Amino acid sequence: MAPTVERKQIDITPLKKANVPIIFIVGGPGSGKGTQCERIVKKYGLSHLSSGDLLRDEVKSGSARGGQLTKIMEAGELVPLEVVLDLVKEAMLKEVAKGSKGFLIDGYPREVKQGDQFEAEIMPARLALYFEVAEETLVKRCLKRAETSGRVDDNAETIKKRLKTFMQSTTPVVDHYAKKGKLVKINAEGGVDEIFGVVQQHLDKIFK
Ligand SMILES: Nc1ncnc2c1ncn2[C@H]1C[C@H](O)[C@@H](COP(=O)(O)OP(=O)(O)O)O1
Ligand SMILES: [Mg+2]
Repeated sequence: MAPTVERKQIDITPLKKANVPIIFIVGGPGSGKGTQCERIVKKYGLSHLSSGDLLRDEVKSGSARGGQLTKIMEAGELVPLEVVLDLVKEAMLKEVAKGSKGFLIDGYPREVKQGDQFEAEIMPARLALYFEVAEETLVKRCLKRAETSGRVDDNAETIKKRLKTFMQSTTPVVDHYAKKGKLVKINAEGGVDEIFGVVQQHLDKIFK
């Protein structure tokens, strides 16, 4: 059986004090989340945190927690929601210490429960930006990215699995934020500039 991962006591007072806007970035694999976040960071100077990157970095760091995570992933089990949340909190605290103006939380939440837990333990998100793209386009973009990314999960077989997981778990997430009136759904089939144009219309209202 995979080991459990200990949770840390994390004091998030500085994060609450900073009280900067938090934006969840939601969309299927290959929907262009990373690409748009890069553009947003350039224009608005927000802090971009990708939960996938934080997990990969923790594993690479060689910490005890990273070792426990490796074992869980090797056992094919899901990393506990709380551990991802701890990594996100720690990364947010570091950014706040540097004077962050706001956060893009990329690829998160993956499940309704994860988003609720984030909002309960940290603070409510201002918006959830959802990049909506047809399944066919997602596959095409992931396969194209596979040519250069070196990511082990960018291959036809894994992409199909990730898409299925996305459809099952993220569709309820999208509905959840729509009900709360926080969802901004963006048609992300077009070109990068065109999509960023729409993104700016929404972010300009929050970040002058
Ligand atoms: N609007 C767009 N049109 C065409 N290709 C795009 C695109 N936005 C991103 N891409 C490309 C860049 C990558 O090779 C691939 C996946 O983009 P990404 O930003 O890494 O997606 P994500 O982070 O949502 O998985 O698609
Ligand atoms: Mg990405």
